[in-house]
Amino acid sequence: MTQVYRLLVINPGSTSTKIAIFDNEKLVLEETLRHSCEELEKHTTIFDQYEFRKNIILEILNEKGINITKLNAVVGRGGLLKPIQGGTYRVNEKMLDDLKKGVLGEHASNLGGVIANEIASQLNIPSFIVDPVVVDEMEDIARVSGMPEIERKSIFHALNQKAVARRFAKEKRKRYEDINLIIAHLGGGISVGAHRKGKVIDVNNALDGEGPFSPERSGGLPVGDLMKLCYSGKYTLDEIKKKIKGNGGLVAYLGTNDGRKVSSMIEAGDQRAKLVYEAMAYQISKEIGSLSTVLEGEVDAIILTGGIAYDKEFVSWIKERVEFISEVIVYPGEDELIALTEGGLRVLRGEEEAKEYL
Ligand SMILES: Nc1ncnc2c1ncn2[C@@H]1O[C@H](COP(=O)(O)OP(=O)(O)OP(=O)(O)O)[C@@H](O)[C@H]1O
Ligand SMILES: CCCC(=O)O
Repeated sequence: MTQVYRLLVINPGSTSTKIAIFDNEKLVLEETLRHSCEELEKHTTIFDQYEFRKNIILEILNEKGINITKLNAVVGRGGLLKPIQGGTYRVNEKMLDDLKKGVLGEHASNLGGVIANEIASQLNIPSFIVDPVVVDEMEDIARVSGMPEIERKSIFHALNQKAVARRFAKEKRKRYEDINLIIAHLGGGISVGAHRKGKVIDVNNALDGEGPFSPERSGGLPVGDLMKLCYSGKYTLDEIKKKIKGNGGLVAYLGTNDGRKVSSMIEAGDQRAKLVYEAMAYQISKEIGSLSTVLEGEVDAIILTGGIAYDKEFVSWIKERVEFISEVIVYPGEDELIALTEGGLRVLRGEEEAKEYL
């Protein structure tokens, strides 16, 4: 008889915590726990939210009649750790320490490993993280920025990009390790990665002013003008940071981070909204085009994923510009909960060894 593993998976986002219970690949329960600004503002740092988020996860599981003593493992979305290879990592002391300290900064996903560990350790079961945002498989040539003091970094939607890459490979009956893909995750942040034979050899740092602008982020900017703005005396460091991440992109131009609202504005005849939204598609297409040179033109498919990939018109703007490079596949939304589950299952089933964070 096939062994059934029951997993709790936890994906903390900036305004919500998504959780699910899986019996092997079968979804048993999925909940999105939304957190109001008032609830979150009570905590000084993102890390301080950990007790609050853990408690509401346990409360909802209890309410839904889930007996957590039957769990075999807990898997959390990993955070801003030191750069690491893709895969499933056992949560260890070093990782917890780095997540708590925020070695590479604060991000809601820093809470994934910490909460997973807290719940799992009480039950004497293992806890893991899978493909955190710091997965770094970049080639050395991609790290060179043009200024020796600054090295390009790999920070992106690794979990979803890797998940849709594996999904595509499976559908085509190929191995992820045998194909080349360009994947654009179109969410609140936007990352576009070149996947060569199972490794993301180049990708824009989606958290820190690289690549296309996005619903909430400015993306790459003309450096000279940015410098002048920084030294203009008009803004504090925190204000500039917020203009780049949080209040950049669609928020800055159109006052909303919601692609659906922008579509409605366009339908109502708003020409500025049309220009800005099309410009976002244009910048994404340029990024895809530039990565096609990284893969020397050998691109098995271009995949568009994330929330904005639900928008058919937006997708058609990108398709028109990049279809000459390769077939364009659209997987709207994200496969993150199942991706966390599959990462945990590969280890529990002995198909992959859990990596150690050092
Ligand atoms: N049907 C739709 N049409 C247009 N935009 C949409 C649609 N559905 C979702 N979106 C947009 O997708 C974006 C959010 O995408 P997603 O849910 O992938 O991001 P997130 O999880 O909040 O952030 P990230 O993916 O960067 O971690 C928002 O701008 C949202 O308005
Ligand atoms: C950089 C990946 C995650 C995010 O957009 O916050």
